[in-house]
Amino acid sequence: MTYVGIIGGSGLYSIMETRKTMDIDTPYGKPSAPLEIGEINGVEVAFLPRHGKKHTIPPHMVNYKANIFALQKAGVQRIIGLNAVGSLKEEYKPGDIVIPDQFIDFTKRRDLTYYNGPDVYHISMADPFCSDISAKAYEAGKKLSFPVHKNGAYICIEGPRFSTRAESKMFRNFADIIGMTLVPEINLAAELSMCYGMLATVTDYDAWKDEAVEASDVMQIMKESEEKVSKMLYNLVPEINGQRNCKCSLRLENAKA
Ligand SMILES: CSC[C@H]1O[C@H](OP(=O)(O)O)[C@H](O)[C@@H]1O
Ligand SMILES: Nc1ncnc2[nH]cnc12
Repeated sequence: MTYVGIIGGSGLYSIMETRKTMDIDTPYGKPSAPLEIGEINGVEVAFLPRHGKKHTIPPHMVNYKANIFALQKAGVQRIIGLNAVGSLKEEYKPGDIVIPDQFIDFTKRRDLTYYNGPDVYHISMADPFCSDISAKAYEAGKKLSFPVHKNGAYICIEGPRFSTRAESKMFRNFADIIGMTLVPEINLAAELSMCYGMLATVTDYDAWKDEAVEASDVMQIMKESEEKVSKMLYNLVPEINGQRNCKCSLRLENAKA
């Protein structure tokens, strides 16, 4: 059985009616929660809330290795990550959806690879996101007339604290949006030749603009955006079901040293 996998972030702990749950164990431990299996617009989906069902797992403590491994073990080949992000650019406004195409890793102490030897792999991450999921996610948003941005660089910080104003101003030179969870989620998916695409909801202007971001504001905006994300998923999920035509399944070819 293959499912489309959806990883829910802050404020998104369930997205559909659950038909059954799958309690999966992995060589890396347990995922953040049992997988919830259900249907979105006629397609089988496996859902996993990365912070746990009750948001008890902070970004630096998420067992990303177990989460991605569990999804693959369940038969998932394509992952849609749902994320709350701060904006580093005036034109990416709170409530907007961004489909990022690049990332910068500013994390410091995460367990970020399945390959610790003796098999040594260096995967190419020049184009980290699945081009197919991203293109279709953008189309899904456009069709609904949502404020959706086609591209953007996501800078991933270690957290759990938010950035200082100086950090935020520096990050503005390199990235468009900021969060704490994309890395190593995306790296690990790539190492297992899985597709990864993201629907990022802008919740705030981080610290560079004027107000300082607060977690409660992020949660509030995510609550208000839930319907938008659900409608996008309803249109997107059937579009990415079936045979993969992207390059993600080839990630490990030529990657072995
Ligand atoms: C609750 S504010 C900070 C929190 O929100 C984002 O979560 P996610 O990426 O899982 O949607 C950010 O990365 C932090 O974990
Ligand atoms: N400003 C911000 N910084 C880091 N993670 C976030 N998630 C939502 N807003 C954020």
